[in-house]
Amino acid sequence: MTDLANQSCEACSFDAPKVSDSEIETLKGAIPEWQLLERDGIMQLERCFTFRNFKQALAFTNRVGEIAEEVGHHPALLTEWGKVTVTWWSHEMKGLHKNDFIMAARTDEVAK
Ligand SMILES: C[C@H](O)[C@H](O)[C@H]1CNC2=NC(N)=NC(=O)C2=N1
Repeated sequence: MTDLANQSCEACSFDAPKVSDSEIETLKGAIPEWQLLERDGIMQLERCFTFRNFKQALAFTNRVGEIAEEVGHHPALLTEWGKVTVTWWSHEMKGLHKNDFIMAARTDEVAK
């Protein structure tokens, strides 16, 4: 596991501090394949994973669902034939918390 994937997710409430621009720069280095985007004014992390068929895409979706349930932090998951789009952000604080970067790194581990 990478260092980032190994870090613990902490409780995150609506008033938790968003990650600063310089923190984003550093954390993003550990998950180079993730795209940083803004949707409806909310910063998010997104990556598409490709598979050979729908069954494999669905199995990956379920594994990501399991790691999300383990920590009570949940992504948006779009499962299509041969493709899963995973999007992480912190709903309660309407932005990015360090948890999202940790979970993106763990998602990369699931895909390995
Ligand atoms: C009560 C429950 O813990 C919260 O609603 C959790 C559930 N999963 C969550 N997942 C994400 N990504 N952001 C949240 O703010 C969030 N809140």
